[in-house]
Amino acid sequence: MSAKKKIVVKIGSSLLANSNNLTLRYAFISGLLSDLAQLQKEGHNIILTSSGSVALGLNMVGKRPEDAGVLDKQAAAACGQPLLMNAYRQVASEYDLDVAQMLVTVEDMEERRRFLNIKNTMLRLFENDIMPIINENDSIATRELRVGDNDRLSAKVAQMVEADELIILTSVEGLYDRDPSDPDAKFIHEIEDVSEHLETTTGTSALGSGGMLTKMHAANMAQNAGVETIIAEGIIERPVSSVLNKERRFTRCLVRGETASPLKVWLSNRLQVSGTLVVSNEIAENVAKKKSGISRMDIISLQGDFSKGDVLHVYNEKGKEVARGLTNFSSEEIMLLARHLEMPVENVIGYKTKSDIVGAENILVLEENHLQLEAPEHDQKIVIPA
Ligand SMILES: Nc1ncnc2c1ncn2[C@@H]1O[C@H](COP(=O)(O)OP(=O)(O)O)[C@@H](O)[C@H]1O
Ligand SMILES: N[C@@H](CCC(=O)OP(=O)(O)O)C(=O)O
Repeated sequence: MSAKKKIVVKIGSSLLANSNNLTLRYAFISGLLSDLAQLQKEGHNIILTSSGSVALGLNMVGKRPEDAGVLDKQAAAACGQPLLMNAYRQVASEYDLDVAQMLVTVEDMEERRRFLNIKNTMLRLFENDIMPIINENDSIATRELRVGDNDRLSAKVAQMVEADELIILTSVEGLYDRDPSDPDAKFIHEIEDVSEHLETTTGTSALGSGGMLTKMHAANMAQNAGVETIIAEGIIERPVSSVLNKERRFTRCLVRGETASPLKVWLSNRLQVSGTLVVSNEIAENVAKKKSGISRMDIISLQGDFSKGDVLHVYNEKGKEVARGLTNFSSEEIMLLARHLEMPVENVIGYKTKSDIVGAENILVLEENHLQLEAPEHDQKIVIPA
């Protein structure tokens, strides 16, 4: 293993905690960190995305996984996260490995400036040979605004640092063509196009939250970002290097063709809808043919309270998401602009600026391999009078 790689390793709850008494699996952490310390010494840059805070904190809030509600889980995460980090720090010091904690929310990952800030912090940690350990900040994330599983979070991290590998360690050896509890289930060694596997089976282990479905969504996001994903069993001895050296079987999701620019990848891998625009089917087709940006004349309705620079999700009249792009105006400004089509932009908003609502250069046209998001129903919808 000579080439130096950037590797994101994701550890699921099922590996970190014993499902019966919800205590830490020290032997697993020890095997993992010994392996990662060695890889780091060989010059690889490693980021660990670790679940486990909820599972490890449940005893303190007196709940079992099956009867814990959202607030119990948020409280459990606040209790379990320091237990988890304490264990990581203690074990890491035995292997002379420095670790740091970063807790993020989906909003942090989906706001461009914060996303780049997180990236810069991680790169600075790399320069100091410190291994970042990332988790979602579950105790502050609201139900509507959370990733919920660390699979997709780890894919975002892999995309962020332009990783060479995303290695998702879990309780099974990889993806099967059906739930592995079925004795006829066949193992899938290699996947060329992850988007063909997004409808996979949904079963999870006792502590896991997303099962293979969110792992496939993560692999799809990674594939869009030009990152290879490996799904493998979290064994105790050399769980990561045994995969890198191909000493055992796992599922490998290959990198495909050319990768879009970092901005377009960031636009494609979104988990939450911020603002939305509805345009006519004809305009939607033009946008899809990459012929035009979106002007104020094109807007039928808009939803959400957004600012200049936020991401807008563009829908056609049938409710299909066709594109995403960065808006040049806030929602209030767009409403004014669309209601005063006869007035120059400058006169409506009081300063000179670009006239397209979303410029063609800042638009990502959604294709088959991009997961489309449904427009939220609860947001107030503003219809622009014709
Ligand atoms: N098609 C499938 N292939 C592999 N595993 C599957 C499949 N469908 C469901 N599973 C289940 O997914 C579980 C792994 O996911 P999960 O419990 O969420 O783990 P983690 O905590 O590692 O994220 C396994 O228990 C496995 O039985
Ligand atoms: N952020 C949560 C993890 C969410 C979760 O359960 O993820 P996973 O076990 O990877 O399916 C935690 O620390 O418990």
